[in-house]
Amino acid sequence: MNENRQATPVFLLSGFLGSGKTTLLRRLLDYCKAAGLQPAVIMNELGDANLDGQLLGGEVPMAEMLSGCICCTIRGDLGLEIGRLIDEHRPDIVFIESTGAANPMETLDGVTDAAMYKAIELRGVITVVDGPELLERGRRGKGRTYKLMREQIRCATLLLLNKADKLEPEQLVEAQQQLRELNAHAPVTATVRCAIDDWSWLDGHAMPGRPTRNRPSGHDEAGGHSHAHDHVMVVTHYWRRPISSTAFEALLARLPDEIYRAKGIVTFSDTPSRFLFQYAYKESDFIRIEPQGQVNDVAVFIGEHFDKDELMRELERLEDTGEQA
Ligand SMILES: Nc1nc2c(ncn2[C@@H]2O[C@H](COP(=O)(O)OP(=O)(O)OP(=O)(O)O)[C@@H](O)[C@H]2O)c(=O)[nH]1
Repeated sequence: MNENRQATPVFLLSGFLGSGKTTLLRRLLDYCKAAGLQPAVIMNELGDANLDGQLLGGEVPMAEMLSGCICCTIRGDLGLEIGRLIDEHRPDIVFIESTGAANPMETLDGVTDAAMYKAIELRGVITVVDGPELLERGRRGKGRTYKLMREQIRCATLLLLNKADKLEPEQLVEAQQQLRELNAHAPVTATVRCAIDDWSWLDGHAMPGRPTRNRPSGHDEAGGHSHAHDHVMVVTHYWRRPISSTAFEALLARLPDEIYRAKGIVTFSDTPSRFLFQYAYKESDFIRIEPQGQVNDVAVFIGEHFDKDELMRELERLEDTGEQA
């Protein structure tokens, strides 16, 4: 039912226009090259010329999603695009550089779609913050741009406070404090041109500032995975067997408020069909499907500060009872 291949790690690069995402991507690709990892990149730009893509040269497999923002117009396609890249190039690691205008929560949602087609694992959201711009916007304190910037900061699992060379020492402290207030969980690293010393977390080591995790690859062959960070969290569970539909509906009905989104594909033990399920803010919805080609049975949960171990236990319990039914 599910592919046995190890889950491909995916990193989302977020940050406002001109903050330094492309600079970061270049460094990430350099690290991969030195470490012998084959990366693949998904980029999108507003407008129809991908200038950043041309800067990266032709060596790295890359999907460009032009003329639109990943998060709104072509969200569904993002999942397919990731799947296609993995099939064609079998990368060790995938980076998604979203346009500076993208709402990262929406992009995250698109990334989770891909988990239905491919064993992937969203490993982190790296937000590049333009230090001077943050202070400037913070001073003005309102507007859609500032709101978007705050959302990009809120959902990060690693924050790069970039353009530190353009900040006075007291400004640096002020910017760090602002980041802390917006996101108390992600480690903050002040950078000049996104230079950080230690990239080893890309290889499956813990993110900077995080305790080392017990699973070296971050992947658990039993079919479950939960994330190392506790702010915005994504739990991906690949089902090992059919489950009871009533028990699953009951589980969705009692999900805590902190889990605001779930979706996936399930096979029920008590109905002879597979279903696509969607859950958002207490409403759930099931659609009978007959997938073409290989599709994984998977459930993805997105939320903030929820008890992922408890959720994993519930999911496993569900599978055990499904077998008896
Ligand atoms: N002074 C200074 N300039 C920087 C730093 N990091 C990046 N830049 C410059 O800022 C500009 C934007 O950097 P990019 O990496 O292209 O930023 P981006 O986020 O990819 O930009 P978009 O593609 O427009 O979203 C470039 O001219 C960089 O050279 C930094 O730490 N300090």
